[in-house]
Amino acid sequence: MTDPINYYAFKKEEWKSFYQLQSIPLTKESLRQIKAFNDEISLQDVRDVYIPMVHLLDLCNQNFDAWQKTKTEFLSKKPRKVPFIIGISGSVAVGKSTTARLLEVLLTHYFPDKKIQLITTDGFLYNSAELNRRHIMDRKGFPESYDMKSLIHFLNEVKSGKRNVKAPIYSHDAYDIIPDKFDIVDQPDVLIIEGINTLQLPSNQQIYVSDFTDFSIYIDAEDDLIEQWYIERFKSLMDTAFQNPSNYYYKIAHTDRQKAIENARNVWQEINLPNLKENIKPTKTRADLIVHKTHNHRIDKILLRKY
Ligand SMILES: Nc1ncnc2c1ncn2[C@@H]1O[C@H](COP(=O)(O)OP(=O)(O)O)[C@@H](O)[C@H]1O
Ligand SMILES: CC(C)(COP(=O)(O)O)[C@@H](O)C(=O)NCCC(=O)O
Repeated sequence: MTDPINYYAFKKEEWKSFYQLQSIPLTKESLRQIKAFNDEISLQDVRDVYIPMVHLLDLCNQNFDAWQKTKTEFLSKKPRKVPFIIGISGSVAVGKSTTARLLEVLLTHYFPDKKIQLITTDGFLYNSAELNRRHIMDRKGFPESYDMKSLIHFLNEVKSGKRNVKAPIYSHDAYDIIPDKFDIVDQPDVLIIEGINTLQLPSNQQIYVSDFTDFSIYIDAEDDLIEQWYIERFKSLMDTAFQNPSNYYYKIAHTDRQKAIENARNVWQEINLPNLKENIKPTKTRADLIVHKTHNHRIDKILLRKY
């Protein structure tokens, strides 16, 4: 596929030449934190791609702060700190949550005075009872499976500077929303919001998630590779999380391993792949930055929106 005309496209080698943070190397502790949540992660990609990205995000944040200040001066209002929101989008299993957590660690490392928080949009999925009531249990992840009104309300409260804003929590263990449990977002300097729908324009909404994000990143890869990562993640979960008797997949993972994998492949083919094609991929060219990954999650190309 040719690159969209409104993006600069860079091979990794070129991208990394734009910024090297040699002066503030990652500490052993930060490297340990990165490896702790994903020991497969390429530290070379962290240095070559993510550190320049973090620098770009900081420049964008400074610009955003200056613009907020100018705006309040024009309006003769008292200046206040407005959270800078980074949206991360892409297919199920493309690596959104890994990227989001990596950015959280790196931003915390390089900007220790800033409060960085992270939430995922899956907390705004309707709970299973409601999905069943609407007969859309097999449409989890599709636009209609999210309570977009609540998500927009949440983002509006965060942007308005409200304290202790609650975000509901989705449990992959229970395959459902956890009742009465919340993440608390409390006046962060930077909020990272990760989810397949952060660039979507649902038809029944006039305000979108993207109206609240100040920088958006789309994680991209070929469909076949993402399917492979989905199945690999499923297999490693079978040896870990699915061993817990309270896990949603406990029974199926304990009857017949091959059947369980077959089942996961069907879920990919019938739910996540169609969602990727119909609803996620078409939002790619709204992102400020597209990160393209190839085998073993290595990044081979970065596209930065020109205008
Ligand atoms: N940069 C990376 N390096 C190595 N493995 C990765 C990387 N990003 C994601 N993965 C692996 O790919 C799978 C999907 O990643 P995940 O972050 O859970 O995706 P998503 O949040 O998009 O569903 C997981 O098994 C994860 O460990
Ligand atoms: C809850 C999700 C929609 C969220 O995806 P994520 O943000 O974790 O990529 C997804 O993990 C999911 O459950 N999809 C439905 C089909 C499946 O079980 O994979």
